[in-house]
Amino acid sequence: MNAEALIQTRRNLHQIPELGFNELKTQQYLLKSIADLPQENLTVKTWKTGILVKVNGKNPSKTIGYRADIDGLPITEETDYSFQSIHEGQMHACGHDFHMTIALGVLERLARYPINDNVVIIFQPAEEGPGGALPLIESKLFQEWRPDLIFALHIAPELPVGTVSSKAGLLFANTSELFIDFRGKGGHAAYPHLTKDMVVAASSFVSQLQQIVSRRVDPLESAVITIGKIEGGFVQNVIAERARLEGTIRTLNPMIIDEVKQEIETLAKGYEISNDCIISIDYGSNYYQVFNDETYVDLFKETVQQTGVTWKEARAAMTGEDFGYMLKEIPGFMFWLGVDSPYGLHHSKLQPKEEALLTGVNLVESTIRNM
Ligand SMILES: CC(=O)N[C@@H](CCC[C@H](N)C(=O)O)C(=O)O
Repeated sequence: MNAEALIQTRRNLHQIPELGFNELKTQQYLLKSIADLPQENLTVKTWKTGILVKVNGKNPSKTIGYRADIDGLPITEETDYSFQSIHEGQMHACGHDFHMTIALGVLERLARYPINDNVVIIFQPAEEGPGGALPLIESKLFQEWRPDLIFALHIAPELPVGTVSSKAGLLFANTSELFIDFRGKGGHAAYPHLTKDMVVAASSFVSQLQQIVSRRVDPLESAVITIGKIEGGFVQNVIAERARLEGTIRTLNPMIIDEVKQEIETLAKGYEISNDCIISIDYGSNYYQVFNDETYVDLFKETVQQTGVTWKEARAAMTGEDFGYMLKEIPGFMFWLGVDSPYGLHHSKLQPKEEALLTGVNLVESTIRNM
């Protein structure tokens, strides 16, 4: 695919974002694009809403894995694109349209000019949640085609096009989703003393959560608790009998995330007594940290230099990625690809620069050929 074809593919995928394990149109689009490639060296298999494509090597001694995630987010798009999402309330606001397009571009080149080793290109569903990597690793198909090394990229809105960034060791955090439900006695807005107001309980709980970070976690460690959504009650003059908080916990140390959860549970027990209510906590999906293999990062750095791309040493980030589970099992790495957007990841106006698509394809292809 030339630059124009990559851009068109990205725009087509951008229009059809779908949430985790519902990526049916996306899967059909990808399967159709893969079917249009020369098939002699390819074996294509689906796994749930994802796809794995094996490019059979000419004289294989190992299998190289490359993973792209394919799901969108429940965000209403606010870009001024002419090719906005046609799925109300859903958007590729984390760059997975870029990730898929780059993987397709690389696949096309490998299908035409295979390398000696086998390459498995993985189109993985549900990265944003509930997590596709872990069940995929456990699948028979993945075990059969299990790569000996694996890598992936993530777009970086804050980096210019032509720049990549990564580091050996810890790159992304340990994460856990967080859902907290409050149930108490509601009633008339004019008689608060006869009720247990769950909006008041939940909103003060949000502030107390921040004190877990500032007062309970060792200051030499790091933790983030973000509540991204609050809901409760149903009308302005009724005291709410229920409220719900939805958020996420992030830590750089896998042990600290368990400590934070313990502190949240202790806090909830106290709140149940003081607010005469029932609190239930659900941790949803949990992702293991992204930990890069030093040898492969060094090899990648060499390729970056050879291809004229600018290298920037990364700092660890509090972002999460279920690709961490793949790196727990298989050595490899993840890197950031500069796409220069004024709005960041998970923003309704994210507008990555499309020139980065070709940079991504060239770099990933060269990396695979150098491994
Ligand atoms: C790269 C990125 O933005 N990943 C997501 C992963 C979300 C995991 C899960 N749904 C959670 O919120 O804990 C991120 O938000 O970092």
